[in-house]
Amino acid sequence: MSDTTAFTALNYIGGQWQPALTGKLDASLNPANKGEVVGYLQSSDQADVDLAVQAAKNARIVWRKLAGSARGDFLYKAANIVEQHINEIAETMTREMGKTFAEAKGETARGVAILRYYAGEGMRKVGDVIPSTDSEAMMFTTRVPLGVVAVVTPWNFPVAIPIWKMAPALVYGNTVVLKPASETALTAAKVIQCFHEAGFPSGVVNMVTGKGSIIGPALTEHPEVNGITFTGSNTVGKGIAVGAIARGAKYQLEMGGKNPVIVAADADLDLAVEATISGGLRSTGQKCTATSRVIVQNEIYEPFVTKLLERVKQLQMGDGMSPQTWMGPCASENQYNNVLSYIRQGVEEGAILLYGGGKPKGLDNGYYVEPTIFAQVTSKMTIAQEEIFGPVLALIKVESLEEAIEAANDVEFGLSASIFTQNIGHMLSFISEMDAGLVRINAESAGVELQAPFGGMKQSSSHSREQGQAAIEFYTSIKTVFVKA
Ligand SMILES: NC(=O)C1=CN([C@@H]2O[C@H](COP(=O)(O)OP(=O)(O)OC[C@H]3O[C@@H](n4cnc5c(N)ncnc54)[C@H](O)[C@@H]3O)[C@@H](O)[C@H]2O)C=CC1
Ligand SMILES: O=C(O)CCC(=O)C(=O)O
Repeated sequence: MSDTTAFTALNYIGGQWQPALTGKLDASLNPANKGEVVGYLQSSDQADVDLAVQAAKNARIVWRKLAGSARGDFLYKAANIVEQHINEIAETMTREMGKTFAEAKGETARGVAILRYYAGEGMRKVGDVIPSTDSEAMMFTTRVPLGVVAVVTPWNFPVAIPIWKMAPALVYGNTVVLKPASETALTAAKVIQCFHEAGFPSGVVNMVTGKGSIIGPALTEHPEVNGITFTGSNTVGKGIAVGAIARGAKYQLEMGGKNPVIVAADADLDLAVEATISGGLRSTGQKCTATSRVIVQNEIYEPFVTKLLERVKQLQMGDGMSPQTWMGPCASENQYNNVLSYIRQGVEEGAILLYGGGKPKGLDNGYYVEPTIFAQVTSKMTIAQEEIFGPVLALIKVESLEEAIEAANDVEFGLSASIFTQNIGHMLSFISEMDAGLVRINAESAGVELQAPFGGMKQSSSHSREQGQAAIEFYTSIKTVFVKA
């Protein structure tokens, strides 16, 4: 790896970088600078996917026979190499999907930490001894890998998500085929190059790029793929689940969120404002854990909104590569059009546009949307129900904490939620009554720690958990062993 000037990423199959059999390429574009091609990716089809799955299948026996610690050593090596290339990977990410360079660098560092965490997992226990009713026998559990795992990832965390799926898959003995989002395929290729340099045996790690509608199903419905891990939209996720059930493959889905922050009457308002801004608008609101509904108790509604408006006016928008920029553009033209269409719908349905809602002046060259705040939002409105995935906050005024929790739960999603309060009783009610996989007290709704389980309730996930030691549940099967001499 050398620099981030336009380059062509190849597919990575069986330890070799190779062009797609189709001979076709797609362009990866810079959302901060319309028309700038960051580079090209392979526009693959079924035949390329077949090659990658076959390579992963061929590699799986040798890989699973290695000691967990030996597999972990490859992850340690990959971690060190990613760390050496942190600036280059982060810059590619910023140029492909727009998040600020500081955030991109933070995310890449998180990828390094995840690799190291799972490298250590190779040395940890994988089973239990269970007393048998036969006094002469020994009974215990062990775990075995699934085999070939398809890793289908989105563009919003182009380093952290592929790594938090691939690292546990690999350390527990699976081989992988990564299909990254096309928007960020070049960033993914930079990460895979680090795995290549770490010397993984050929076929253990593979990557194929191309249109989700073509190679997505080719991969997830492939008969030789034993497990599928996916992060992205609910529509695609549910389609994957249907296909996986039909052929008996294991699957894991992380999908949308419509995450609330409750600002209780006794909240520290400065803290709550900072967390709303950071949780809702960092990464241009393009996180599944982003705050999108701000549920505020009547008593402090006016002072909270005044402080929020003061703070939002200070946010500097621009190209994520500029050190002054706090918020970059939407990741793509599609995403930009989606966000603007939700803003129009908010206005049409009667919400009051308090701030933003349009394109910022002087930034016509990228897919920028102003940070946007709606007031007088009710739970029935589309902007209070659907995942916008943009810099849009919906303010909902409530009379009591009970009403706040009821409003917070009044959506089909249940990924993350936070509350700002000093009252221990309120905290405990929130912890027990909030239907979300991640509940955070006096902290923003986004922010996932790699060593803890992560996943959602309701429509936000397949009810499975990723990250931390919870990952072992998806990437392995339990085998119960009964031994009698
Ligand atoms: N939960 C999350 O973190 C994310 C949520 N989203 C939500 O989804 C919306 C649309 O974003 P997209 O990038 O279009 O998400 P998407 O769900 O279409 O894409 C996610 C991944 O799935 C792949 N894919 C697409 N169609 C597929 C298929 N039929 N079979 C298998 N894989 C397929 C894509 O190529 C990409 O790698 C966003 O506005 C946001 O609301 C998007 C990205 C991440
Ligand atoms: O908040 C985070 O750090 C993780 C968010 C995430 O998993 C996502 O947006 O897909």
